Amino acid sequence: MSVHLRAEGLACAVGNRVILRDLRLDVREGETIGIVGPNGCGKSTLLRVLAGLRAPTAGHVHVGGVRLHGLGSRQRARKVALVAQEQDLPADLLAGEVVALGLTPYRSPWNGVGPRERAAVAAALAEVGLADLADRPVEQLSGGERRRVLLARGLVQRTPLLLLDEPTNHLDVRHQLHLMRLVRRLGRTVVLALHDLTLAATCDRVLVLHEGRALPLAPPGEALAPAVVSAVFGVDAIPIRHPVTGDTHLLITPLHPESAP
Ligand SMILES: Nc1ncnc2c1ncn2[C@@H]1O[C@H](COP(=O)(O)OP(=O)(O)OP(=O)(O)O)[C@@H](O)[C@H]1O
Repeated sequence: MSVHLRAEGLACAVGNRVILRDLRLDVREGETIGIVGPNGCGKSTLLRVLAGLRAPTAGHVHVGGVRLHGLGSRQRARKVALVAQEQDLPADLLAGEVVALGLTPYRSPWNGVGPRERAAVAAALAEVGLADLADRPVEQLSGGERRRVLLARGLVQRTPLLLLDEPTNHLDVRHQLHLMRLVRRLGRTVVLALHDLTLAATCDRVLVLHEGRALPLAPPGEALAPAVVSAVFGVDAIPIRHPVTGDTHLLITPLHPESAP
C-alpha cells in the first residue's frame, strides 16, 4: 500500500520551547494510527502540524506526495480534516449547520446549502448516531453530543486523511467503541490522539511520544509493550487477552503500590 502521510525531520516548537524534534512518520493509505503519550507531550501540537495549521520549525509534511504547507487553505482542506480537542461553537448555530461548515472547501462562496449538501449532512449525523438532532441549537447539546457533531463535520469534509484529537473525550463507553469501529470502517487514513491505551491498541500501528521524541511507529503489541508503557507513563501495564474477542486489554496499575493514592 502506498504512503499517504509522510513526515521527515519534523520539529515542532511552541514559543521558544521545542516540543518535538526529528520526527519521522510514514503512514500507509487506509491505516489507522493512534498517537499516545503523557499530558503535554505534544500530541495536539503534532496533529496541528500534520493538518497544516501550524508550521513546523524544521522538516516537511507530505500528504499524497504533495507538500502540505505549500498549499492554500481550500486545497489543504480537501486533503486533510482535523477535529480538534476543544472548539468553541457559536451557541445559536444548529447542529446541522455546524456539520455543513465541513462542506466549505467544496462550495463557492455565495452558494447556499442544496439538497445534496443536506443529504451529506444528514448522512454524517446518522453515522455518529445523531440523526434526530440536526435542528437542535448546539448550546442545547451535551458534551458528548457536541463531540459527535464535530466528528460529523470532519466526516462530511470527506478528506482522504482525517486527524482526530482525543475524539473519545466525553463519550460514554458504547460511543467510544462505536467511534473506533466507525473510523476503521471509513476506509480513510486516520490518525488519532488517544489517552485510552486499550483503544489505542485497536489501531493498526501506534506512535508513542515521549520527552520530545517519537518512538518508531509500531504495531500495538510492540509500541505498547509493558516496558514501554512503564518508561513513558510511569505505570505498570499487564496485557490480558479477552477470552471471547481475543483483543488485548491493558491492566494498568501504579508502578509502585505505595504511590497509589
Ligand atoms: N499556546 C501555547 N503557549 C505556550 N505553551 C503551549 C501552548 N500550547 C501548548 N503549549 C505547551 O506545549 C506542550 C504540548 O502541548 P500539547 O497540547 O501539544 O500536548 P498534548 O500531548 O496534546 O497534551 P494533553 O494530553 O494534555 O492534551 C505543553 O507543554 C503545553 O503546555
